[in-house]
Amino acid sequence: MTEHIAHGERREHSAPTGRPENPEHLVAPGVPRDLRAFIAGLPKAELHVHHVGSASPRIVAELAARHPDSAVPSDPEALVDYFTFTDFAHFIQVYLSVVDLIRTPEDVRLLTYEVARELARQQVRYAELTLTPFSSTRRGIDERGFMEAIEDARKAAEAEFGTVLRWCFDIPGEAGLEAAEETTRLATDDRVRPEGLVSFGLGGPEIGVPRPQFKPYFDRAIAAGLRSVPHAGETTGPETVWDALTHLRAERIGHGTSSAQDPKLLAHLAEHRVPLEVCPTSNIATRAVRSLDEHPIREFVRAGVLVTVNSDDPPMFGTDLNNEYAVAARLLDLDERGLADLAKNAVRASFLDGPGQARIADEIDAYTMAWLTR
Ligand SMILES: Nc1ncnc2c1ncn2[C@@H]1O[C@H](CCC(=O)c2cccc(C(=O)O)c2)[C@@H](O)[C@H]1O
Ligand SMILES: [Zn+2]
Repeated sequence: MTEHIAHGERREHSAPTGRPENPEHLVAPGVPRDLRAFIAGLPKAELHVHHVGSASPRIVAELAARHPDSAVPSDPEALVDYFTFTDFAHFIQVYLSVVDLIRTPEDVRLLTYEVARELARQQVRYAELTLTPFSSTRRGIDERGFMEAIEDARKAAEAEFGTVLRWCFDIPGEAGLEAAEETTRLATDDRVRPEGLVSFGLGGPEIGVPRPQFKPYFDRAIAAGLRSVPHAGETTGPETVWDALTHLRAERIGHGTSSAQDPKLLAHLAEHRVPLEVCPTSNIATRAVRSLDEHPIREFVRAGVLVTVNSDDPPMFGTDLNNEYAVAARLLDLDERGLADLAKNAVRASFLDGPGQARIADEIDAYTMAWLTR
């Protein structure tokens, strides 16, 4: 895996190398049905999941049918092939074709509400959802309409499903400093920024998109009270993670996969309690990591890093958060208590306040105790 990530530059733009592991095969084999049932009912927090990347096949198909000029198939079965990626660059290309389907504030509201419903089904009590408002405003969605749509869905989801949503606005780094400026404005202008916004991120390809150039934008976002959560070390080496820590003052790292190549970095993350938002299946689906068995999650845990498990773009990767917990159970050899600790890591790493964190942690403990003494 180390070597694989070290050659991220080639991977990100590599020629198609054939069909990747079928998503069917990504479902953690060998995880007992009973443990899966435990995971399904376990109260959880999701810290790294993208708004558009969470659109279910049904929603994508519905939007594609509404917009027949799009290349996105409107048949949910054809979507499985469409969501099979040859490399990271291909993934981003497909991702943007789905972004193109979201054209009105009503599309935004529907998507957000349906994402919350799916999170609630998986017993997610709290989620920080990453949105890329620049991608919507540049496609002509009115900024106020966008903010009203997400806030309306957030409030409805909390009232109807009991799932608390908070927002992370991310800069699509490859779209350049214009995107950085617009994202920062939308995140810091009191007249437009939504009430549920808690953090500021940076996503998209890493190659050719050095992190330090975004420092002034992160400085402004942090000064406005937002927390820093850039992607780093997903498709490039550990120096990108150092850059995110040093220049962007990252409080958590999105992915951070290549940190495993640098023992000093692992020690730093552990000592300073900087959590990693690990998304195992995503890393296989985008071909950032060759196979689940080569995923460095074990090395992170061994080094004492606070590991959280997340789903990134679940329907696009043929997974969901419950499946990511099953994958983690297999890779880390976790039982119910281990899974409960993993769920509590996410609560601890979240931007919920103390009482909010304590409420979910207590619920996790009560659920686990009831399960083990049933
Ligand atoms: N695994 C992931 N790792 C990283 N990012 C991920 C991942 N999953 C989803 N994303 C999302 O992809 C977006 C990328 C968008 C982008 O690059 C771009 C470039 C040029 C123009 C435009 C446009 O909108 O016109 C957009 C990111 O902002 C992020 O939110
Ligand atoms: Zn991501």
